[in-house]
Amino acid sequence: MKDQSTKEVQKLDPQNLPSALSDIPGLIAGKKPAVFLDYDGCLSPIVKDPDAAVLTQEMRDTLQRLAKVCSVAVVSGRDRANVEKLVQLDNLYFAGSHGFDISGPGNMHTEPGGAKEALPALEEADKVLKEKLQDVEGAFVERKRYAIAVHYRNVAEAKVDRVKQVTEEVLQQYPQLKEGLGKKIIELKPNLNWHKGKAVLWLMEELGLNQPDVVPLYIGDDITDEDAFATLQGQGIGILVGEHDDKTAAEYRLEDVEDVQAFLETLTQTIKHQQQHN
Ligand SMILES: O=P(O)(O)OC[C@H]1O[C@H](O[C@H]2O[C@H](CO)[C@@H](O)[C@H](O)[C@H]2O)[C@H](O)[C@@H](O)[C@@H]1O
Repeated sequence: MKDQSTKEVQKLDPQNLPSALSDIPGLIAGKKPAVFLDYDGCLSPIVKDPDAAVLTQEMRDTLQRLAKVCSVAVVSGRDRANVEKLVQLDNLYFAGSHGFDISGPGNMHTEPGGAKEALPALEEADKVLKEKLQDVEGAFVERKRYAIAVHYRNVAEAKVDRVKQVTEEVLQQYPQLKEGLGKKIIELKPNLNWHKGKAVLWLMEELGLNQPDVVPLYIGDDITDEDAFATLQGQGIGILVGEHDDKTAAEYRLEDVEDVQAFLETLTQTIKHQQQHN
């Protein structure tokens, strides 16, 4: 699977996308899927406190069943160790910090994307942000290995601009870092050409999934998932969960986390059926 970063990406209004639930066998067209999943807003609903976004046992069981019939990876903006702990399944692959930190079965652990040099800047920026935002009620600075999320979901409307301004000022001080946007967060990420889409391509290559009979499928809900949708356009299947503030490069949609679970369950059955009839 090629990196087609120069290709023209088509973006649509999420409301105009067909449901991914309507014809799952038709969607995968006899191929074996490799499934890439975002965490927040996809496997677990968006909640006020990031620590409260726990995976239900039902969703864990669904993922476990799926991972028995195809490769499954969680590709998250969260810290890799944090999302591993939330999911608690050792037969899945995990890409944390938006793909800069990857682990998987058999003690696989690697940090593609070359972000190590950004660590001192992340270290400093984290301290400065925590110091400057300590008096803003509800603001939360979440350090991940290769990113910092400044959360303002629980900040009073009148104070949100201050959080954004402080974050922008800190970002200006560190050319090693760049801005990323998400649901009620501003992120500071290594200023490198690496993202969730590149992590998906990396995993496809590493896992030997670049085969004509394998179709990559990416499900996510946020702006950072757009990199993966854009990367897979024309080569795989992008599925947007709910919507965010912009148009999307995904080709299908699911309404919410419940729909994601229903989709994954039917997908597992479809793959099993295919395997029995091949
Ligand atoms: O790529 P993801 O796995 O979706 O991670 C994106 C960010 O998710 C978390 O923040 C989001 O979810 C929180 C819990 O529902 C919510 O409170 C917050 O407003 C959302 O932005 C996580 O805390 C971030 O580190 C991730 O980057």
